[in-house]
Amino acid sequence: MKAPVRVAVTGAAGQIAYSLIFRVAHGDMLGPDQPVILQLLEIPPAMGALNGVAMELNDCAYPLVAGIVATDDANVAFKDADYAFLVGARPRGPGMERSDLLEANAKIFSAQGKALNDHASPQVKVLVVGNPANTNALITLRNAPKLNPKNITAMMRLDHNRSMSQIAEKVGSHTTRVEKVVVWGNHSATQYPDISYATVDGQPVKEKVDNEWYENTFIPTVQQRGAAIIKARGASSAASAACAAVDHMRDWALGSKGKWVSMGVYSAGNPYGVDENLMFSFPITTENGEWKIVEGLAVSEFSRKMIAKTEAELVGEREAIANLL
Ligand SMILES: NC(=O)c1ccc[n+]([C@@H]2O[C@H](COP(=O)([O-])OP(=O)(O)OC[C@H]3O[C@@H](n4cnc5c(N)ncnc54)[C@H](O)[C@@H]3O)[C@@H](O)[C@H]2O)c1
Ligand SMILES: O=C(O)C[C@H](O)C(=O)O
Repeated sequence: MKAPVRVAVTGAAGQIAYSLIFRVAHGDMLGPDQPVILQLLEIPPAMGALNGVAMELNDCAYPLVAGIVATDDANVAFKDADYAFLVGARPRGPGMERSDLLEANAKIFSAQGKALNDHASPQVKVLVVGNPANTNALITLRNAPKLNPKNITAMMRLDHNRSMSQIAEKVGSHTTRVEKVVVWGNHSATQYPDISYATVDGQPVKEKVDNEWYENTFIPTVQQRGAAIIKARGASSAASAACAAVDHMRDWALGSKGKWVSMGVYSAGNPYGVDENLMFSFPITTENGEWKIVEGLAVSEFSRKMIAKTEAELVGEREAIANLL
């Protein structure tokens, strides 16, 4: 058995965490030989519910769980953390404008960025899930100057997985046969799910689907999938979001083995001419615990327009919280 690693999860009494923590405890993220110490953060009113989650974790008698910390202090939750899932966020309340939401969350993520900076392992890998995930991740990064900007990421894997599933269904195949899907930009309705390079069994997807379906069905379906789940379930996606979070961290830590994934990453030095101070989703491969943007892709006129639109939205979000950066 390896030495345990510390995995911090915020929003740990929430819906996503109720799936995520148990998947991590089971070994789905780092494998069946990697013990974990779970460091769970909540706000004071949710500590009762969090203690219930901790009781259930104990009752699972997981072989890989080497410790559980349940706390409402971010400094404790992030202490020596090797991995941090920032899931907890302020949901949009009645009468709240998008800018109010951005600002409320900016305060949470600046405090958590500082706590990560001061207490986490210097190599901590951070995944921001709480919405607006990309801008929350940018705030986290700006408040954690001791951390390598490459170690802070935003979750786009749910959008990536949704894209793979829509393609597999359309062409009558399986997601395991779909490769080289890209989702560019923001985790929002402006995201650009791109099939320009995608293949099924090595054959271009573009040869198997018509452009009308691509532009008028596929793109809006993926962009609006979060809203469709909320409408159907009466609550936002939770198990699939947890699944995507596990996929993101697993591939980052253990390597994507040549496969392309989509991750929201710091855009400094990106090869596609996107504003250099955003958390932006690109085509990515991962190896030896590091991510790399796939370079040299030909970008069509249509793609350029779609990328510019989601980039403009992220620039606007950054401007809305500029006073907190
Ligand atoms: N990036 C993505 O793909 C994606 C997908 C689905 C959901 N989300 C977002 O993930 C977030 C969590 O979703 P959920 O369904 O688990 O929500 P939820 O409301 O069930 O749980 C959120 C939890 O966070 C806690 N929390 C709030 N502020 C906190 C803070 N400062 N520190 C620690 N904990 C805090 C709350 O008490 C609550 O228990 C939401 O913002 C949601 O929009 C993102
Ligand atoms: O919570 C939401 O607004 C939707 C969520 O981000 C999702 O993509 O399912």
